[in-house]
Parts: sequence; structure tokens; C-alpha cells
Amino acid sequence: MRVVVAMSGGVDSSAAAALLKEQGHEVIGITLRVWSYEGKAKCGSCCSPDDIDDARAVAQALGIPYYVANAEEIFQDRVVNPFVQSYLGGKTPIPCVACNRDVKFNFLLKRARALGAQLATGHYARVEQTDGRYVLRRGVDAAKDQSYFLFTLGQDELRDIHFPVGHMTKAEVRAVAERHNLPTSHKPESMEICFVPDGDYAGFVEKVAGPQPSGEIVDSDGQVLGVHQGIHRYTVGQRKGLNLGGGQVRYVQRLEPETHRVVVGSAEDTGRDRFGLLQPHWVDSPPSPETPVEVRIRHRHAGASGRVEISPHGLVSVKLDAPARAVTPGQAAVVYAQDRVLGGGWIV
Ligand SMILES: Nc1ncnc2c1ncn2[C@@H]1O[C@H](COP(=O)(O)OP(=O)(O)OP(=O)(O)O)[C@@H](O)[C@H]1O
Repeated sequence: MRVVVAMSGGVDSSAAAALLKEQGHEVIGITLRVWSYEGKAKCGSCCSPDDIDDARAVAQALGIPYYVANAEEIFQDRVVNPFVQSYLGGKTPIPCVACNRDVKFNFLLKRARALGAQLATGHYARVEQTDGRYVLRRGVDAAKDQSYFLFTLGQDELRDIHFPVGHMTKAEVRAVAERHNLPTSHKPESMEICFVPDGDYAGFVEKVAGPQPSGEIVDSDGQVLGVHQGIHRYTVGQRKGLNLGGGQVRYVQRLEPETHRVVVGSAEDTGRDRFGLLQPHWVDSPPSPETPVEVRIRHRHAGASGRVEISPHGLVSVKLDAPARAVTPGQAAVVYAQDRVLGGGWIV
């Protein structure tokens, strides 16, 4: 087959390209330039000039054609702007989901299809075909599994998508890169959100949207306990950085963008066993209300058992068997049946 490999300049997508080449496929490497790093600190993140050089060097080593596509506008529009707006609206965004949905598996998939090609990435997840339907599964390496970020994929996308490293461990992936002498084989992992390489999300929001209004920190009775410098600096479940002095340990319970208030409470107060799912999406069909499912409410969440409920009006909510701590608006809730991703939505 002809296959476009989305090459980030990291070891996973380098190994994905090497595996496909090894299997005899016609492989084309493409890096998306999503963010302009001019004048910004060198960061070794997803698409810095260094990463483009690395991806190009890997393509050269493998003897495959290589291109850089400009996706800055769509990335700004679909990933960066909603990220900032989400923080200003009192939520805690997870931009990698939107990047996968709108940039990699829309913008890039369309381009791959226009070339008569399939699309492969270095994500740790698996696609399988059963009875003519596509099934999305967790990556085999539990520590690296990225299926949480892929719940927006549907049947139409999955028929042309490959995750060549999804059935491997990270160590095996590095071994593939080493075997091919790829210059990225010992490259360290990038952990942060790629356009905020220093991890200072609040600083990034202020850089884009300007200084934000300060406000009160209150308890659930409305009693003022302190002041803060902008709700975008807080996330539900947060304990550190409240500066409320000694006494009872308090956690952010919710953020009120209308009043600019941060509401705090005890650990138990942050627990919720029911929440709505905005823009729900199912990889195939939604689970029935009787089906026990596992729900991950953030990327590193181990998962909690529960059910998905769909109202007669089509509103989707999750009912957990027990309250989960820090159910955070803006994060994705991803629904699994064992290792199979059923779908998910945005926590409200
Ligand atoms: N700028 C980019 N251009 C093209 N593809 C990209 C880009 N950034 C990420 N990808 C693709 O998305 C996959 C997952 O991206 P993520 O940022 O999570 O990388 P990763 O797990 O660190 O993988 P890698 O080691 O390949 O960077 C990558 O393996 C790659 O296929």
C-alpha cells in the first residue's frame, strides 16, 4: 500500500515509518508545521526546526520521500484558540484530542487520501477490523497507551489509519529505531503540550489573551477565604497554590467564569459520580445503558466503572458506580469496554 507517515521527529513515528518500509510499503513522510518557533526558546517539542531536521534525517536514512506541510492556521484555529478560550471559561482543556481530530486525522488524512494513500502515526493504540467494523483498542504498552486521545475517531477515519507501534512496547520501538540506525532512536520523550513547552499554561494564556481579572476564593457557602490572580490559574481538584494559610486542606471544587470566583471545598466535595458529556462521539455505536463500562476522566486516570446514560433528548451523561475525585470540566471522559475504546466526550 501507499502510506503517509505523520512524522513528528520523535522515535515513535520514526519507528512507524521504518516498520512500514520494512514491510515493503510505499512510504511517504510528512511533518506538519503547526507552530512557528521563531524567536521562541529551543524546545525540542513536536515541530520545532530541530524536529523537522530530525524527521528529514530519518526519511533520508530510510530512503523515503519527505515533505513538510504547513498546518499553522488550522492548528491556531482548532487547537490553540480553543485551548485559551477553554481556560478563560473556567475549564481545563486537553488540546491533544482536538489536534488529533482536526489536524492529524482530518487535515492530514485528507491530504493522504488525495495522494491515494493511507495514514500512519506513531500513536500507541491499535485498530482492528472485526465483521467489517473497525475497533479501536488501547496500545499494548500500558504506560504508553494513547487511546484516550483518539476517542473522536470513527469508522470513516479508521478504515485508512494505521498505528504500527501500537502492539509494541516503548523498548521494542526504540529497538526498531536502533536496528535501522535512525538518528532519533535515543531521543527523549516530549511530555508537555507541544506549544507550551515550559508547561506554564497560565503564562501562555496571559500572553495570548492579556492580563486576566483577579477574583475571590470562596467556600461553598460563599464565604471569602482569599483572592486569586485569574481563574485560568486553577483546575478542579487543585490543592497547591491556593495560599489560604493553614487549617483545613482545601481543593478547587469549581471555577465560576461569570463571577471570577474560585470555589473550594474538602476532598470529598470535589467528588462526582454523574456528569454530562459534551459533543459525545462513538467509534461505532454507543454502549447500551445496561453495559458496564470503564471511564477514564483524564489521561493518567486508571479508570472508574460505571454506565453511559442517554436521555430521550439525546443528552449523554456518565454515571459512575462511586464518586471520582476531580472530575474536571474541559477534560475528556473516554469510555472503554476492557481494552476497546467505545467513544467519549467533554466533561461539563
Ligand atoms: N508535527 C507533527 N507532524 C506530523 N505528525 C505528527 C506531528 N506531531 C505528532 N505527530 C504524529 O502524532 C503521533 C503522536 O504524537 P505525540 O506528540 O503524542 O508524539 P509521541 O508519542 O511523542 O511520538 P513521537 O515519538 O513520534 O514524537 C506521532 O507519533 C506522529 O505520528
